[in-house]
Amino acid sequence: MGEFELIRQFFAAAHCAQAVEGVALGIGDDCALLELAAGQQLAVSTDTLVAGVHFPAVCDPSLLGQRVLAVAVSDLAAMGAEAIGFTLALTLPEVDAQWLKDFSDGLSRMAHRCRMSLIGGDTTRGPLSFTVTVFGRIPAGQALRRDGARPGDLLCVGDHLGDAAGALSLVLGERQAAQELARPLLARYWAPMPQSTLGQLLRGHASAALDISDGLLADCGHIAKASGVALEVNQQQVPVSTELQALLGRDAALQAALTGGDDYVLAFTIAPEALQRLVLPGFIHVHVIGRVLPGEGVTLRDSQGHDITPVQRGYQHFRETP
Ligand SMILES: Nc1ncnc2c1ncn2[C@@H]1O[C@H](COP(=O)(O)OP(=O)(O)O)[C@@H](O)[C@H]1O
Ligand SMILES: Cc1ncc(C[n+]2csc(CCOP(=O)(O)OP(=O)(O)O)c2C)c(N)n1
Ligand SMILES: [Mg+2]
Repeated sequence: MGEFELIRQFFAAAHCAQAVEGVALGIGDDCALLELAAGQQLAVSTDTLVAGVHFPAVCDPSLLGQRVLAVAVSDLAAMGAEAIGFTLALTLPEVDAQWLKDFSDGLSRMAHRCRMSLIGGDTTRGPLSFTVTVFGRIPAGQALRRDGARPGDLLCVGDHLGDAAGALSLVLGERQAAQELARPLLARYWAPMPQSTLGQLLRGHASAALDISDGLLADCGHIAKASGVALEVNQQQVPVSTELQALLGRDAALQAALTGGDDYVLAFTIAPEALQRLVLPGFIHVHVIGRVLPGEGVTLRDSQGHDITPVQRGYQHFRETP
């Protein structure tokens, strides 16, 4: 099978390539064309996933299809954008029709859940990797940026943390667990659900937001830096699932939640009154884990208020070894 038959069969003709609202022209021409209404801004983000770095080289292709798209859509959620479409640049070592069919099915499943459409891409031969670029719409001026946190705001997260980092040892076969424990944790690694509804509800209320990919403490550092403030995280308020605690024990579960990454959960800052306006009517369910202070950097505190900030705060490509 050649390059163009591969594109047609597994991508252009796939369920995920059906046009959705906002796509004027999809796969097939030199560019796709997107439609934006007056008063909307286009949100764009790109993510590369490399075999052996972001996912194991040997894995279930349909799960991989889900994950590749979900982690990219999470960036749209973090800005409060509504998803429109995505491109997929695919590098494959060889053509395996069954593998591609399963990958495309997983991709289509996640595209359907995220209500977005595959609008183009590129296909090349080489070591297995994927680059997904996502496009979304936001009412002009309402994007949730990283630079608006103010002293007095609360720091919140949209779900419990650390499950995917805990699942990694199961994914890599370094640890075994009973089905009922493994299943929910593995789901958080293979199919993280972008918190798009939460992101859109936070527009006009949250002062800053991002999605946690590298680790809570590392990513909070981006808000602190962009906003010119300090963030304080209270360890005992950081939510961890019962499954993660059963797998790793409380201490290692907390470490996974604080620095493990791969969460694709929103972290945001918000004034206390603005949070009450969303929480009291039941519009959102979130966890308050800390607060914004004057100063700089991220500090982790134990229940006595001691500074227990770890040196290693999250994942970094090209980290310099001491
Ligand atoms: N090679 C690059 N060229 C230009 N911009 C880049 C490059 N790599 C990353 N960026 C930008 O740097 C910022 C931080 O990147 P990153 O940490 O990957 O964001 P995220 O965690 O949201 O995916 C983003 O605005 C991203 O678009
Ligand atoms: C097989 C495997 N090993 C390790 C990890 C852990 N891991 C790899 S990259 C990464 C951080 C997120 O990736 P990055 O490319 O920094 O995403 P971005 O912040 O740009 O969205 C993590 C936690 C993984 N997901 N899979
Ligand atoms: Mg990146």
